[in-house]
Amino acid sequence: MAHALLPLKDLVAAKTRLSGILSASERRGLMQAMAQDVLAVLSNHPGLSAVTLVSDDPGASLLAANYAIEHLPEQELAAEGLNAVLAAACERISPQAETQILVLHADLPFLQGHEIQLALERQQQSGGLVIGTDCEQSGTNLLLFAANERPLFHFGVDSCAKHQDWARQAGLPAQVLQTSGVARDVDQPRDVLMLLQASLDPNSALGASTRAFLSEPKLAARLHIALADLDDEQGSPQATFSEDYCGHDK
Ligand SMILES: Nc1nc2c(ncn2[C@@H]2O[C@H](COP(=O)(O)OP(=O)(O)OP(=O)(O)O)[C@@H](O)[C@H]2O)c(=O)[nH]1
Ligand SMILES: O=C(O)[C@H](O)COP(=O)(O)O
Repeated sequence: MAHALLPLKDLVAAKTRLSGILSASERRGLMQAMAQDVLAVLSNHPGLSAVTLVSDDPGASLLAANYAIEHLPEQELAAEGLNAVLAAACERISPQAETQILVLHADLPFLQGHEIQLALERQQQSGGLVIGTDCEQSGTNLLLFAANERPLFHFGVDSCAKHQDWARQAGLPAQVLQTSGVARDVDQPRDVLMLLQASLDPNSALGASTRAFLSEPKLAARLHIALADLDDEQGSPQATFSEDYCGHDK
């Protein structure tokens, strides 16, 4: 069984790269909706023995209570920055040596339970690190390892390569997985365009909370206008942002 850690930045500071198209309260609302979609998947997952929300956001304890998961306030960890916070959180949850630890980002509104299952199985089969990467294969949106083989976390720029390097140096195997929900994080305006397009498709895997957030008519109308230029620059949106534009779930 695995213990999942979901780090969540204070929502007033979240998604700064979207400040050109979303106000501060909209960024907060979007981040909260995405976190709810991720928690809906994690809190019901049979492969997870526990889920801990690691956050100092003022709403974090209520959010955790709503999904019947644990809340670990970041200020109790005396650590700064995502990598140090996660290392301290791993110490604090003190799992058994053989327990798997799953670190997952909260900005993954397309996440589905079978992607978590696939990662858990791969780690059980091969040991070492499982790295769930993004569409560019540069970042790490999911990281899975045995509690007694905790890596030095390298979240940040080029983290996929850095986590692979760490495993190589530690003499452990590393597998890179690119599944469609884990790969599609929401960082840039073009990712919001992808969300808007998915929200119009009733068959898309987009989570219910993010879908509801984007259905607010005034917000949707404004975003469509703000993103129209981007859409033109990207060429055919269907080709670039279709539901399965990256990731293989098998
Ligand atoms: N608890 C905690 N979570 C963090 C911290 N930094 C990032 N995160 C979380 O880690 C994941 C990836 O975050 P980033 O993409 O680095 O930051 P972001 O707020 O999503 O976006 P930007 O502000 O645009 O960089 C998200 O789930 C964040 O909420 C931190 O210092 N503490
Ligand atoms: O390690 C990484 O790639 C980053 O922490 C991922 O975060 P982002 O892609 O959401 O910025």
